[in-house]
Amino acid sequence: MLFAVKMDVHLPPDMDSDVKADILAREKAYSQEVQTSGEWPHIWRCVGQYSNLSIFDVDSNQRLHDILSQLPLFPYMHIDVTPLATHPSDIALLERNP
Ligand SMILES: O=C(O)C[C@H]1C=CC(=O)O1
Repeated sequence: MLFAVKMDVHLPPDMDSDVKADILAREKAYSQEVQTSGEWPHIWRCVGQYSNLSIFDVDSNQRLHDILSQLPLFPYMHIDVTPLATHPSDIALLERNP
């Protein structure tokens, strides 16, 4: 199951710099672990925003929720999830099913 996920990060401006550095390091390590597993095949920075647009390829809604809720930045994010379906005009679909 494919999902587009937009994550907007809102860290408190007065967050302690060591706490912030620790959360960001853990976030990077965890996100790269999930990316390596194949369940998070794309992550893009949204230009001009502290946000990313990601694609997840997971087995269930519950699995996506588990991944997202374990992100160290989860308490500081607004997350928008869009389930994806194939588009009938997608030429890649034609190539896969001529
Ligand atoms: O910087 C971000 O977009 C937030 C977050 C998502 C993955 C990651 O490594 O950081």
